[in-house]
Amino acid sequence: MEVWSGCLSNFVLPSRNTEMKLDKQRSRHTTEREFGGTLGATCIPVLLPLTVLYLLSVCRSPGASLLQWPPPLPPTSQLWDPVAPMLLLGWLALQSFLYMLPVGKVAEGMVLRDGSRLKYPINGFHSFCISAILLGLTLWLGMPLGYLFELLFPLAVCSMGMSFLLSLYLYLRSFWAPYQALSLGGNTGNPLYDFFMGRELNPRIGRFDLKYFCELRPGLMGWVVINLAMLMKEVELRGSPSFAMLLVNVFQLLYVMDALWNEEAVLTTMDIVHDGFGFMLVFGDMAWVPFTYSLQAIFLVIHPQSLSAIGGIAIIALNGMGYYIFRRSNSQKNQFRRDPTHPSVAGLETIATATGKRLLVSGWWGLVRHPNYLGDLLMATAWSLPCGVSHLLPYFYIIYFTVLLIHREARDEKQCRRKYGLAWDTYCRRVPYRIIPYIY
Ligand SMILES: NC(=O)C1=CN([C@@H]2O[C@H](COP(=O)(O)OP(=O)(O)OC[C@H]3O[C@@H](n4cnc5c(N)ncnc54)[C@H](OP(=O)(O)O)[C@@H]3O)[C@@H](O)[C@H]2O)C=CC1
Ligand SMILES: CC(C)CCC[C@@H](C)[C@H]1CC=C2C3=C(CC[C@@]21C)[C@@]1(C)CC[C@H](O)C(C)(C)[C@@H]1CC3
Repeated sequence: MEVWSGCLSNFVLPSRNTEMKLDKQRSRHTTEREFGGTLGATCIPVLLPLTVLYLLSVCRSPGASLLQWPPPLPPTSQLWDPVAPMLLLGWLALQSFLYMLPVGKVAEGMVLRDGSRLKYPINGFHSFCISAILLGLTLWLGMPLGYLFELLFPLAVCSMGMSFLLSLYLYLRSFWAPYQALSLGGNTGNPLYDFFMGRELNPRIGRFDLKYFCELRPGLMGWVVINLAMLMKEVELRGSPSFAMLLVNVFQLLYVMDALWNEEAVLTTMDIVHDGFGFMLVFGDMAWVPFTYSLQAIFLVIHPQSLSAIGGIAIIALNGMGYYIFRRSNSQKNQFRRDPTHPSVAGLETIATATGKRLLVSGWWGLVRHPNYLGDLLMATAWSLPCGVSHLLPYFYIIYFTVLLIHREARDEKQCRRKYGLAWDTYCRRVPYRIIPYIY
């Protein structure tokens, strides 16, 4: 369809009206399915919450074995605590308030199908700093942050419940959205699949962009708050934080701060540009990230590890190397997309595409087709190693992340081939490896 309409616009110049009709047809006839189609979209929303509860139970059990029969879930009294929804709603209200503050610059997103561009506040890092000050103040006033360890199950249950409610709201409101506002991928007419993938591309309440807000703020910042709470719990139990816990906290804090510092770059990611806002992203942002990305810190509370200075230095070096590759490659592409004449990228070799955009074939993007994924995977390894090698559970993140990135790479590849046609094939021939040089 894309190729067909691309060719069309090369030969005739359709009026705005014709274009809109074509687009309407296109958005009504999306047939391509991802994530295992309807079956995947039916099973994943059931399996994901069970996985979160399973991982939390296993992580807190003495054996912490991923291969063990699931330990019994805690009694209902431990799954529910009225403090949890209050904390969660308070956190969401605070982050929403900070999002709306008129601080920082306003950036424009990518061009939408109707030719318009949405405006986004770039104040994530400000929000992070204000949240950190407020958290510091409450700690100083004696708030027992380590108590979050006891509240993990109720908080996860509330976040998951809220993800379902938000996804349902998003699905229902999408029927009032103009067809141009729908994502091409989540609009098949199958309710289960569309609920999962998300029908609307950029759902907004006034100027509050729900997807952009959820992608970087409550869940991502919630993750570092949970990590810090696990560190405080460790201090409560053992008098001081362990070297392993400090490393996990610092590495992941750096990752989150980096994402917020480079907030504008999120506007060009697949999630914002291409994917609708449905259950997959809502659950990923609000429940999966805070409660599974923090597994290493949770694990260390129950399973303390001793880490030698040499081991620590090697892990720091690995994280540094991963971060360097991740940041430099992401920045190189963002700079190139924003201003290809900038001196830092102007000298790089590129190939032309029929769309007018060029593809980098030297520098980081000449090494492998996703150097940023390579850096991310190296960091993921450095986050797990402080937990020792006696358990598989702290390595869950690497396993999940490898699967996610391989699948994401395949999705991106499909989209790029559709967008760039022959030029993409030329790029793949010039840069044959996807993520790991000479291996994959
Ligand atoms: N921690 C986590 O859970 C997750 C982290 N991530 C991280 O998010 C970051 C963003 O990832 P993601 O959005 O998947 O994809 P990328 O940032 O890799 O962007 C892919 C896009 O880049 C452009 N591109 C690809 N090759 C070239 C080239 N040679 N020259 C110029 N442009 C090119 C294409 O878009 P176009 O040409 O249209 O500009 C393509 O669609 C990554 O660092 C990833 O590791 C991602 C998922 C989960
Ligand atoms: C629940 C499912 C199994 C999978 C859901 C996937 C989501 C958790 C991820 C999809 C893309 C993401 C990104 C980040 C976090 C995880 C999710 C939401 C990201 C915000 C992490 C920080 C990075 O610096 C980034 C580049 C900004 C990431 C963007 C993509």
